[in-house]
Amino acid sequence: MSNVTAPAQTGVVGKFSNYLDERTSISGAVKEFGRKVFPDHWSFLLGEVALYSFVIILLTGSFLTFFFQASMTPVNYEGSYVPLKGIEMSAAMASTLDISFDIRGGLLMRQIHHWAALLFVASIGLHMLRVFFTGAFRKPRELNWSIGFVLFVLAMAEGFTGYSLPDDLLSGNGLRIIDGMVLGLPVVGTWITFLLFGGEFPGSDIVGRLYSLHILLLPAFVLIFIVLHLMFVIIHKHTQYPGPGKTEENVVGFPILPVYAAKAGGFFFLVFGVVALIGATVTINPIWNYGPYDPSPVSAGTQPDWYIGFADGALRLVPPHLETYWFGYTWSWNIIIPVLLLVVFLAAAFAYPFVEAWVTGDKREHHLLDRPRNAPVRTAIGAAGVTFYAVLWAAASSDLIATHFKVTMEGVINTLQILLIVGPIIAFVVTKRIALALQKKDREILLHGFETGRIVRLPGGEFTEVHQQLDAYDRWQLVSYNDNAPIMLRPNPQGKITGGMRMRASLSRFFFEDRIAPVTQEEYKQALEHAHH
Ligand code: HEM
Ligand code: HEM
Repeated sequence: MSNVTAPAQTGVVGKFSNYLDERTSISGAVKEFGRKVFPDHWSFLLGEVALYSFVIILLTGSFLTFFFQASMTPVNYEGSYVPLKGIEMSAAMASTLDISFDIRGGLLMRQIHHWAALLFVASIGLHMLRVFFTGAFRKPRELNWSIGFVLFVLAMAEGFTGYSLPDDLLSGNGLRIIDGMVLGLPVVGTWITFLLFGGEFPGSDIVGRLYSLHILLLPAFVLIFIVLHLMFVIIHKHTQYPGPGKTEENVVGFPILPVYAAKAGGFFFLVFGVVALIGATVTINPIWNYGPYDPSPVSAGTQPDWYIGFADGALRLVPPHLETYWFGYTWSWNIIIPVLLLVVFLAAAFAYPFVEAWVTGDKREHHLLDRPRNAPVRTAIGAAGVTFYAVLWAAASSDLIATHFKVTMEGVINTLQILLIVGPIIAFVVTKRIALALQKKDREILLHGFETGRIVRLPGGEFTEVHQQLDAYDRWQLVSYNDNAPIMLRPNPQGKITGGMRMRASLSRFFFEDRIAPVTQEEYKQALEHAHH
């Protein structure tokens, strides 16, 4: 520790910072943190959008808690929305109507809260895709992928519990589906829903319980995990796209203080402004049009919020009446299969970084991102996953697709069932081919330059097109990537080849058999010599 005091600062800000520093020694940490460099790329804004929408959600959500009543006690609505006057509904719904019509600024807060929630999950989803397609999850960031993944699941849980709070028709329909799904779980299902709903659906407890989850437990976990997530971003340093001067060992960008902090601060207000504008002008969840929950209509044309669509779609695509009666219990495969499908899909996304690390056997640290084309199989797997998700998502609107386009419901469902299996396969094959073709193109450009369209006649009479070589700046991006080749199956020190080793070798072949080898120094030199002749 040093006893030398910093030169006394004048001015209010200076004096205040001296006061703070003398009592906390915080200046060292601020200096250290402020010098951190953050690279610049639009796709790195997605994580920031997620962060800022969470702040907006916290602010508006706190406002809503002042007025919302998490109670299912029946009341007769007496607020100022005339068409519902005198109608029986829960205190939760009545208070949400009050927030919308009788509390100053209430509707705006509700709408901003809801729009920010949609943006929150959307930005997380896109952020996750950015991290996936660029290979940012590779060592040392696998753990941060796992933390992020927990955030993704927590965000969906937050959204679902929030959506259920107003206790209107849409809330009830959503909860009814959850009730049905839990009931369909063998052996334990009935007991779990009784526990959850405090008796038979809908009971009188669920809104209160969801409320504790929504405003206390889940946000606390989200907050803890976001802090952990960002700590890891700082510890690992941010990745960067390949480009001039960028290597696995450095980070090229702006220091956090003052440049990045100013940019990020400005960006927060931009995000807040856009969400506030949408919240102020575009209606969302007008519960007064739906009324209180009523189980009688066959289809209310209701839709969950977008991020729950894939789960709803999975339920719709499974053939109905798939049931067996075993050991005195009904096994509802039409529920168990979609639930398993979703669990496996999410588990696969969670585990992907670890599987890829095992297949490649790559123990190096990676701070340079992959261009998606340079990892064709990963990119293709991502495209297959996105297609699978998209088909499930479309299935959540199967009834609306049928009524909108005047086609039969069975036709829509059957088409989507086929697409769910065939779509990802086609997406995989096509994406992999495109990625390999792009790699070939890069190779060609690197070795032979661009075609200029300028034809010259050589002294011998021969016509030839002049090619323009890349400058060093552009070349950097094309050559700076790591390549993987299939691993060879070699006996272990005991002289054995185990089943695990075989599986790893065949997965490695699946990943890297079709590959365009990067241009070697030798090839490049030859190409240059050739060009000079
Ligand atoms: C509440 C949700 C989340 C927030 C607020 C958040 C925020 C951030 C921020 C601000 C960054 C740095 C800037 C950037 O690269 O965009 C970042 C990086 C990262 N995030 Fe997230 N994130 C969230 C969810 C996720 C999810 C769902 C995943 C993956 C499953 C994930 C994985 C990562 C990884 C691996 C990095 C490091 C990327 C790199 O250095 O290139 N995050 N996150
Ligand atoms: C990531 C976190 C969150 C998400 C995704 C989320 C999402 C939602 C959604 C979609 C609704 C239904 C809104 C509507 O009526 O149209 C809702 C309601 C509500 N949320 Fe949140 N929320 C989150 C965090 C919070 C937090 C932290 C609080 C409190 C501090 C909060 C307080 C409330 C309250 C009181 C309601 C009921 C009032 C109403 O429905 O208008 N929320 N939330």
